[in-house]
Amino acid sequence: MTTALPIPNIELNGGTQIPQVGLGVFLVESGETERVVSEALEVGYRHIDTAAVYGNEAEVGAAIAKSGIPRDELFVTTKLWNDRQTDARGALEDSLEKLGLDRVDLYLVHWPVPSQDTYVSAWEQVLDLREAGLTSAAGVSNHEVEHLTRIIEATGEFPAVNQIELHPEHQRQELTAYCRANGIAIEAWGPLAQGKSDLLTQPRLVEVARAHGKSLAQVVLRWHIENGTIIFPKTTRRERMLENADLFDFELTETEHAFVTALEAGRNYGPDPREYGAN
Ligand SMILES: NC(=O)C1=CN([C@@H]2O[C@H](COP(=O)(O)OP(=O)(O)OC[C@H]3O[C@@H](n4cnc5c(N)ncnc54)[C@H](OP(=O)(O)O)[C@@H]3O)[C@@H](O)[C@H]2O)C=CC1
Ligand SMILES: O=C(O)C(=O)[C@@H](O)[C@H](O)C(=O)CO
Repeated sequence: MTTALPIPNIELNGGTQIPQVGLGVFLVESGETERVVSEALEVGYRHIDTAAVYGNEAEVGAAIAKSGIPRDELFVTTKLWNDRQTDARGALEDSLEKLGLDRVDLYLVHWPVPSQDTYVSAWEQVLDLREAGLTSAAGVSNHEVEHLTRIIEATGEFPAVNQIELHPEHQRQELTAYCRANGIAIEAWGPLAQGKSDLLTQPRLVEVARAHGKSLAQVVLRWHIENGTIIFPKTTRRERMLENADLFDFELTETEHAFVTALEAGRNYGPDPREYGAN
């Protein structure tokens, strides 16, 4: 068995500990995911973020089974897809079977899909699944303040996390402030803007990266870490797995951190959660 990378944990509001850096496997193809997750576990990752809709839970599970890493040293997140919001137990049982696990560490309602108007019930069911021990922590993804307010008012229960599109070009000030004020940990999806922007060629970041002997991606990921955000950048390349976790031996100066913050552009690359899933 391999040694875990030196990645700090963050404590979620129910007491569950989550490694602040993990590996995301969205768009890692069938036939490649097992190799990618095996390599990530081999180099020392212990946190994997997948979802039923990614179609690769079985390969994630195969990699976990072959790794020999004790279950309590791993952190596995999966997500309830939109078309199963009225059958969360069945959906999680299907995911667990594919993953080869008897519980996940974190289960998320993937999108609110307001047009379906079943996300409050989905949240209630995910809370029941936590009570039943099928997930250690319960959270949501892509929930705006209006969706969070509604599920919290309905149940009195705060999600452990909200997983949202978040990167220097899209910083979501109002939403992140709401989450922080309510003890909801923030997970950034697309922490590198999904490789769709010119973020990693920004001249100002080139200077910052050079000053620390780090890559531009590391500067952006370090900025997330300093904001207290949980990240799981996706990569299929072993050298980038190491690069993306090698964030804890340097600090951005206040000015450098502010350079990254100044890249806010109100630019999202994913769908609008108020609309996504609408027919
Ligand atoms: N809840 C939700 O709705 C969503 C959740 N997610 C989750 O978040 C995870 C991360 O987000 P994701 O959308 O994958 O986008 P990321 O911001 O993680 O970007 C991934 C892209 O960046 C490239 N990349 C990775 N590391 C580096 C590096 N060091 N230098 C340069 N390029 C790099 C990858 O290429 P390569 O593979 O070639 O290295 C890939 O093209 C997902 O995998 C998934 O788990 C994602 C989207 C939506
Ligand atoms: O990756 C995810 O977790 C997502 O929910 C989205 O990327 C979504 O599935 C999508 O593909 C939007 O275009």
